[in-house]
Amino acid sequence: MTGTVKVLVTGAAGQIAYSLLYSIASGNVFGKDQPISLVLLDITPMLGVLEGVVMELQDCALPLLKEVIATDKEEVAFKDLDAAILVGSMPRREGMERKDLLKANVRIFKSQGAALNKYSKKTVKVLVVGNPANTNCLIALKSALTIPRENFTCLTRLDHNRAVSQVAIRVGVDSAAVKKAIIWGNHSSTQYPDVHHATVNVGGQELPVFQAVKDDAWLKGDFISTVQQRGAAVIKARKLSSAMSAAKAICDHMRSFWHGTAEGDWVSMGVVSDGNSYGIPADLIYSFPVVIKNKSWKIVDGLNINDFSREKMLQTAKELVEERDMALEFVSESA
Ligand SMILES: NC(=O)C1=CN([C@@H]2O[C@H](COP(=O)(O)OP(=O)(O)OC[C@H]3O[C@@H](n4cnc5c(N)ncnc54)[C@H](O)[C@@H]3O)[C@@H](O)[C@H]2O)C=CC1
Ligand SMILES: O=C([O-])CC(=O)C(=O)O
Repeated sequence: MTGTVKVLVTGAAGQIAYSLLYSIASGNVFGKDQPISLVLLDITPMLGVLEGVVMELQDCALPLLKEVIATDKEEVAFKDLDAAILVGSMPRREGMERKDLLKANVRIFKSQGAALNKYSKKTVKVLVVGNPANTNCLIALKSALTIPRENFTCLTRLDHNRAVSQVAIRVGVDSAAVKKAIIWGNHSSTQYPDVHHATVNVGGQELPVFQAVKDDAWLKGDFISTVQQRGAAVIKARKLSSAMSAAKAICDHMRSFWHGTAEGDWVSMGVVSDGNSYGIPADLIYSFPVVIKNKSWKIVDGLNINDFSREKMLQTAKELVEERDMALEFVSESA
């Protein structure tokens, strides 16, 4: 369909997708006048549920939604895509470590990377959400050698939003007042939420977060662990992983990727680490602060990194190197 953006959501019968699809189909992500063709992929046993999701999308009577394709076949799902939001995977349950998921999920992302390579547009923008998101994204990228590495990203915007919100609540301002938070590294408990460069607008005055919060011990302690552990805390409380907030963050991420970042701010995104200036090893999907223009991201360079931050940035990189090496072993075993 000319002029239509073709968007795939995998795991489309799952709980994140249920919170996500309306926003995409109603124009909240790709634009209020952008027609959408929505492709929904899930596994065969979920096709019945998917049928219900399709019915509901139809019943929303959304003028921008030109087409809905529901399928369990990769060759149908990945055809001619402009954007791929890869949510489908095995979710973490209470007590499970993210690494436990690696083996099962590597297989899925290897196959979907190959399908992107074979069937999608070379310009396709890919967002991996399914955990472990960074490493799943790297596996997909490595299975899609004809698509630029820069087109592959993973979701750390939820962590970014959590960090912004914790600071806003602490200072007593709304979340739009907080700018330039950073999530470094892995979307896991080793991630480093960093507000050394962040500012908060208090009564019209732009203050460094450390000055506005006036509690360094909290910013270097409980603030960091609260953001790092937030996913696990939600699972403990809900017995299900974050879905509403994950869907909101997916929309924020894709909207930034599509339309660019706001002047004077940046966003956190898991992107390929090749050529970064922060001493993070290459060939990882690592979360950095990025600015985006014309659908191209650029890592924000030249930030002053103190010893406290550097140690945490390297620690989460080390975990990603271990995850990558383990995942590549699983990939070669399954080859
Ligand atoms: N990066 C992030 O910030 C976040 C990531 N997540 C992750 O997102 C993923 C999805 O979470 P939920 O929607 O809550 O899980 P869910 O279990 O409700 O839904 C997952 C769906 O994926 C489907 N699926 C499984 N294998 C598939 C395949 N090969 N192809 C297509 N679909 C497939 C399942 O059948 C199910 O319908 C999980 O891995 C979760 O850990 C969740 C929250 C935040
Ligand atoms: O840990 C999980 O599976 C859910 C998740 O990623 C999050 O809420 O950040």
